[in-house]
Amino acid sequence: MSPGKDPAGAPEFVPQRPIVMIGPMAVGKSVIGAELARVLGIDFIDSDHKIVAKHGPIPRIFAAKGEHHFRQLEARAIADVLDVPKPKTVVLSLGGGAVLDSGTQQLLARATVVFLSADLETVKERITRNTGRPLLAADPVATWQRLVLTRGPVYARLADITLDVSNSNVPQLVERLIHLLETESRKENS
Ligand SMILES: Nc1ncnc2c1ncn2[C@@H]1O[C@H](COP(=O)(O)OP(=O)(O)O)[C@@H](O)[C@H]1O
Ligand SMILES: O=C(O)C1=C[C@@H](OP(=O)(O)O)[C@@H](O)[C@H](O)C1
Ligand SMILES: [Mg+2]
Repeated sequence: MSPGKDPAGAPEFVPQRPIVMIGPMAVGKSVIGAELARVLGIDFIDSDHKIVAKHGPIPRIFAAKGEHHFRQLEARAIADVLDVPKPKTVVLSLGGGAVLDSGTQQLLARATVVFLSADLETVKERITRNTGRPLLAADPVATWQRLVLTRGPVYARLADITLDVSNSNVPQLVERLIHLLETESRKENS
């Protein structure tokens, strides 16, 4: 039986707070977050998807209005979900740089924060094809490594749960993550 499911297939683990996925580009925040939400039977929100739906493709936003403007849209998209009196128990996947905003950092105290970590080997092929990530347009491997070095301590400080995504497929990672979320939830409630 999968974790988080009872024999009838309904989720057994019921999250009490939003679950927020953070971590470097291409570690799987969007796909693992979406699958986690599907298995738990709760809504999935991706801050990048919200921005694209409203303002168009991310590379175009960077090119036309700059990274600073993108960061403002990003912080607003996240605040729409978390800066409300009773945040919904959704899975929210952030873009890799969203945690640099101090307002977002404060809002993450209202959520269970999952840091997905990976080594370079795991993401190398993913970041060297063109994936619409403007920050990786030139020298993606060196840039990814530099950003991991500078952002890594921020991810680690904000995380309630850290999951290494290397060498596992998405269903395996979701299964492992639900076990970790159950343990974390017991801690939060004790
Ligand atoms: N565990 C995994 N195994 C295989 N491919 C994966 C895994 N996690 C993510 N991917 C693939 O890697 C790419 C980046 O995933 P994505 O969820 O967009 O990352 P992020 O949101 O962290 O930038 C996608 O093509 C996705 O399908
Ligand atoms: O790390 C970053 O600064 C960024 C990560 C991207 O999201 P993913 O981490 O989902 O690729 C996206 O928000 C944008 O290209 C900037
Ligand atoms: Mg993503």
